[in-house]
Amino acid sequence: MRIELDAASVVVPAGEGDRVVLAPTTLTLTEQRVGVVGANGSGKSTLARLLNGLVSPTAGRVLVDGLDVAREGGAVRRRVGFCFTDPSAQLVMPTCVEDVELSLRRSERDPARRRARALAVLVEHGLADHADTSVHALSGGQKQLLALAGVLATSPDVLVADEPTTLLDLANSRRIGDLLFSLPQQLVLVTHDLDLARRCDRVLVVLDGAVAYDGAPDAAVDHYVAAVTTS
Ligand SMILES: Nc1ncnc2c1ncn2[C@@H]1O[C@H](COP(=O)(O)OP(=O)(O)OP(=O)(O)O)[C@@H](O)[C@H]1O
Repeated sequence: MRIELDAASVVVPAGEGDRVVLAPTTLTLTEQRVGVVGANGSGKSTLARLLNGLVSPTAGRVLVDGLDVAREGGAVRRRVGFCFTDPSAQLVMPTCVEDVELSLRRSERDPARRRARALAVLVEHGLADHADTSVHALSGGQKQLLALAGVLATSPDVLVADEPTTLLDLANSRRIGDLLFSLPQQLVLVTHDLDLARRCDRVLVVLDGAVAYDGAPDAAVDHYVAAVTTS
């Protein structure tokens, strides 16, 4: 999948003037795994959200497989799944199986077949015993797994994951990380975990609302560490 930002910028009203959250950014992402690292508040989530239309560019364009995200948001969102840092933002149904069924509502109209597919998704992700469990009763790691399972059930071509391991302990963080890197889908991964970033094919370093470095993972991480150390 080809993701293109063409002078895409995000500016928000702030007090008496405007605030540039993301300076005009031009890049093309075709690698299977793209990491995005950077300081808190630097604009990483904004960049990630541009990719499936959760945020619209103030100027410029974002294209996914040639589709303009601003004009063809629905078609883009069918190709680009988004996973939030906090899975609670995405788990909206009472039980786990119902939550996955919600993800499948468009692709499987028949309720019995939808239930069967949702149960299969839970089995695939090691959540079979939790089909009827309240989503609120899950651990943090299980919630993140369920949120990811729900997005993946829609078979997106691209998964954008915004700090999916940030709220997790070491074991769950490794589990989710391994799952992400085992996916056949193209992955855009916003992360503070520099080990995960190093596993990507290409890494963008976002600093102060702009892509400050774009290149091979080790060099990008070194650039980020040096920038933080000297600031
Ligand atoms: N709609 C908005 N209105 C006002 N400010 C915004 C808006 N969207 C983002 N910002 C601000 O822009 C900056 C960048 O936000 P963003 O969430 O993209 O950062 P981030 O790099 O993902 O940070 P973190 O690592 O803390 O999640 C932040 O200071 C944020 O408060």
